[in-house]
Amino acid sequence: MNSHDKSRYHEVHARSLADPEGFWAEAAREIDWIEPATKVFDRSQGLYGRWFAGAKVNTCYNALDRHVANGRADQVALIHDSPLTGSISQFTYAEMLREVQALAAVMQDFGVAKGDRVILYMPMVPESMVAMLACARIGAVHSVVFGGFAAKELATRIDDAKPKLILSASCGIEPGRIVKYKPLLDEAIKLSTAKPDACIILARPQQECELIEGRDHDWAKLRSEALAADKKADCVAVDATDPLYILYTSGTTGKPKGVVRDNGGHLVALKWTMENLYGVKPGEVWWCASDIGWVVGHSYIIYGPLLHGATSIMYEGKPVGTPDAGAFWRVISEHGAVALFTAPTAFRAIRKDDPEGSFIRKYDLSKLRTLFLAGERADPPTVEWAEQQLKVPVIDHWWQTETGWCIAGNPVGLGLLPVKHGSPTVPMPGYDVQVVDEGARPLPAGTMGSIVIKLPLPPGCLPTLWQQDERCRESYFADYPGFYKTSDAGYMDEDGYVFVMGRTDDIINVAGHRLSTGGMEEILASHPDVAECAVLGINDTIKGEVPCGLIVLKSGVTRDHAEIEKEIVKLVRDKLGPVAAFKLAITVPRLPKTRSGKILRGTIKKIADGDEWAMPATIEDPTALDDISTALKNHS
Ligand SMILES: CCC(=O)SCCNC(=O)CCNC(=O)[C@H](O)C(C)(C)COP(=O)(O)OP(=O)(O)OC[C@H]1O[C@@H](n2cnc3c(N)ncnc32)[C@H](O)[C@@H]1OP(=O)(O)O
Repeated sequence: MNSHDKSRYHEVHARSLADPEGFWAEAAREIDWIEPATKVFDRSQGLYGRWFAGAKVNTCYNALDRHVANGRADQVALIHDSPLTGSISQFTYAEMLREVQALAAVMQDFGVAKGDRVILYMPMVPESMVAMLACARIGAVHSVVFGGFAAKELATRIDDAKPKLILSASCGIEPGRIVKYKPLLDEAIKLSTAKPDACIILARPQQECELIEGRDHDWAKLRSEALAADKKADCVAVDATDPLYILYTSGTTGKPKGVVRDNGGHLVALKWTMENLYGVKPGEVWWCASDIGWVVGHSYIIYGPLLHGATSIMYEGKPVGTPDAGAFWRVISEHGAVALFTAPTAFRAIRKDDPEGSFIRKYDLSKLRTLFLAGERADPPTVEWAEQQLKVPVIDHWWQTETGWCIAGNPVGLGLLPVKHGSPTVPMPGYDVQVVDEGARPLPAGTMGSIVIKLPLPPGCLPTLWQQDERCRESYFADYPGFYKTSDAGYMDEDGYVFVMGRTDDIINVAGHRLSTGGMEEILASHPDVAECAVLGINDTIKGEVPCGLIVLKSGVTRDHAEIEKEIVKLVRDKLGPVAAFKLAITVPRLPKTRSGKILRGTIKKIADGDEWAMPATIEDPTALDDISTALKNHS
């Protein structure tokens, strides 16, 4: 018998597709509902139906209160480990609940009620978890904005979400520099038209900040007053279909998409994954080394582990340089983590600094059972290196901000399937993954095409985009009627393994961060000297891909090219943020185009990556490609 035969996966997946309502109704028994669903799946609601219609629930209750009531009060809920500040702290479930009750009461004093939006522009500190759960407790909708975004990006999100309140901090901490959040927040509020009523600011000891009279309030003062007065907000019952959070993700234009997550489906799906996909038991220590600004952080630093009664590690540090390539192994051994979830880019960085894995052998990793990778395609050399060094299963899994949890993975809890390098393994329950051609016709095994998911999507996936049903329909459901378009391309093999090979749109993946090249082109085009531009992702040994901007200057511009290129790099950092890792702007005399005017991005990318390429038959001016080759060579 091989491991394939021992896994319950095939039976479970088949049952989830044959009887989705029965399958998810059974999974829903793990959740404490205030009122049960009248319909497990109501096809008449929303863009493709809604899960757990009619049910009333509270996400914070399921993450905290019920564990405190059921014997986990003194168990550690959160370990905060920050090599960047040299501190480690812990919160039991009871302590976390007390913090959340108090902050939720403070938010209510500011008039925040069910359905109101609250933006969090926060670093990786315990208060971020407190804030997210406090929103969930009172039915407010949080929207966390990643700290590596610039003021303009924050302003766009403020204008879209129209928050009543913003919670932020004086600073984030990056290796070697303090990122002052407060000036970025002030600038963003200045740029936005939807002004919040108030801001609550966490003053970190590393950075002082000025509070604006009448608008800004000191977090620590509000907290201590609320605790002294024994203020406690109760859990507010919300509909299972009410939004828990909005998380913005790059769209194909500069305007990000506000992915909505509902309460009920999210609870059921995430709770199911902790044991069945990740193989983690309540009470065990789990570590997701992402940022709370990404969906991975929402699902597996905050909600998944707490819904499951596990202990979650929140890490404010990097895989290398804080202080060395042993940082991850120190955290695992010190806190006894049974699983680590991170991005392949982190492992590429560790491998570069410690190719022999000598740091790994300095630590006791005996509790570590599994390494999970996601956020970008896990390249086989990285997976192989991790397997050899750690000697535990290394599981790539594929998901998207929109789905909120794994589309394809290897279900440890159901029984591991054989690993095939380069594949995130098989579709998870509820996901009917298919590969189709442009006419939505299914393609045979082994043939590349568009990866789509037959509707309905399982619980936990996006019901819509924030106040943009039509954009959601057009973006995801219009091109392949009856299916969700992932915008990922790839194939499935004879065994049903999924291979995700690239995007079908302009999104690139830089160190696990999803970015729109179209959005970057809008920034480049705003430079007064730029006539035309193209941004494309080129291969990078650590980050996977990095953006490269090609610019054509307006005729008559005689300024030094290098100076203009520097200005453009700064412009992207100032407008989009450091997270874009945009460091390469190259001036070219013209952009290679087809006779119909389309920029030949694919060919440019091949040249930049040093891959084989052929002259496209439709090219307007073949010499334009020589110009590109020369310009790239001069910059390398
Ligand atoms: C499955 C669905 C999904 O895909 S959800 C997304 C999953 N993705 C992830 O979890 C991201 C994984 N990547 C990482 O955690 C980081 O890239 C790791 C591997 C830790 C490396 O970090 P780092 O060396 O800082 O590189 P980077 O490319 O992330 O950063 C580029 C520049 O941005 C900065 N930055 C980063 N984070 C922040 C932040 N929170 N606040 C302010 N600035 C930030 C970095 O300092 C870096 O700046 P600089 O250019 O070096 O000056």
